[in-house]
Amino acid sequence: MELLTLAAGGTVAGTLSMPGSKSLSNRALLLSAFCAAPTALSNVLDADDIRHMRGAFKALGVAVAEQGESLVVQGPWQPGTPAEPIFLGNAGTAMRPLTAALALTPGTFELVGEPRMYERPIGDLVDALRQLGADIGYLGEDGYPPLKINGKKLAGGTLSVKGDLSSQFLSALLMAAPLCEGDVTIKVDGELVSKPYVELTLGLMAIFGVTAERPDDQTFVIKGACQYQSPGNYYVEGDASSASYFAAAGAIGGDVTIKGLFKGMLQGDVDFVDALEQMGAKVQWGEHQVRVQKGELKGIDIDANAIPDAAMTLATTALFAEGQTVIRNIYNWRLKETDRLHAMATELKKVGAEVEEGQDFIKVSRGKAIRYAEIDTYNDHRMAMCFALLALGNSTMGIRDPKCTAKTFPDFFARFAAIRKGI
Ligand SMILES: O=C(O)C1=C[C@@H](OP(=O)(O)O)[C@@H](O)[C@H](O)C1
Ligand SMILES: C=C(OP(=O)(O)O)C(=O)O
Repeated sequence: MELLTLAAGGTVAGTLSMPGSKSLSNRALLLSAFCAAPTALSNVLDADDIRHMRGAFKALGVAVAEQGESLVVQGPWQPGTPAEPIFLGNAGTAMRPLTAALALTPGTFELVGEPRMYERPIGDLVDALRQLGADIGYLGEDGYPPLKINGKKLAGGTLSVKGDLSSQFLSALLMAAPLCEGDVTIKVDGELVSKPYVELTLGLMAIFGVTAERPDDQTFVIKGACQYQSPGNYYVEGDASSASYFAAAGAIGGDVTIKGLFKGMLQGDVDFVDALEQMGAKVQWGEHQVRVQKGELKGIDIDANAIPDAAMTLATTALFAEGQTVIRNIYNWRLKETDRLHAMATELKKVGAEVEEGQDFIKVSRGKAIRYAEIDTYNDHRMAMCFALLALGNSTMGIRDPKCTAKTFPDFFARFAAIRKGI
């Protein structure tokens, strides 16, 4: 297995913008495909998760043309039945929305993926779609992909969905609901996690002309008459979760400005910067950028349910802080690219940190000093990226399988190297 050795120390300085948001790229591709008129998407992320959505489009016969820096998606949504199963890797933002969309589209579809995808639950989404009359079968273990979908036009109606494992189920239902002939009323059964991703979904749907009514906190109504309308052009915001590594690098070791990261953007992970500020980083917001500078960092106690991806970055930033950092309400870290709570705890211990792994929390203190380790990354892009930060301390750091960042950030290590000075 490839091992990347990162030199120790130095400072960080630079101004950079992020590649397009993964969450918005995959949603914008899908919503564009639902529109009758073409949509030119710019700053679309070029990474594995998006390649899987584009691969699905190819298999389904949805036309995407590269025009200069833009991708032009041509609806209307009339996919053909693909000859082969559709391979979606480990992309939750492809698997969950396509399950809902294809269940409401005439045709026969098989959705398959990497082995880890078959351990990531989808039963709550399938149960919700079945309430509308969808015909979805499990090809492996009940509740998990791979799936066989006998898609058909459905009338709509009222359904309930559980959102305590992943918000992607509700997002998938919201985006696909306009494919039904009549009104769709979605009731969230119990707790909803990762809430800002649902706001992101609704925000993007509104840009594509569909507004959900929200009679109460747990209910969403999509009128059957609502049709997606192409905005013509749409620019994908820079990825706020990817920005977390660079913002943290600024907080730990210098001075970093991230263009395109601003309060009020669609992505909730922008709030990660507030957590860094709470830890002691110096933060200055500009109109469309943020500057993060080194401060005397101290541990914080944070409920990170709203920022599950960027919160991983806090766990490694904690090793540069005085005192303990507690990250709470993150049970669903266990259901993502790997069991992230266990992986994080295991690897932090290898570098000498004091760690307590709870069922839904992690407590981290730096211990005596950060020491060299070969970090296992568990085919999880975020494990590789947040452990890269540890090289900003006094010890070199080994990152195994660094190319796993291809899921969302193929050139992460080159971009990270470019802001490091004096090493
Ligand atoms: O809807 C989305 O784009 C996402 C929602 C989150 O997942 P959960 O809702 O499963 O926490 C997040 O971790 C994932 O990277 C992207
Ligand atoms: C959880 C993640 O991915 P997915 O979209 O596959 O859920 C992630 O990118 O951290």
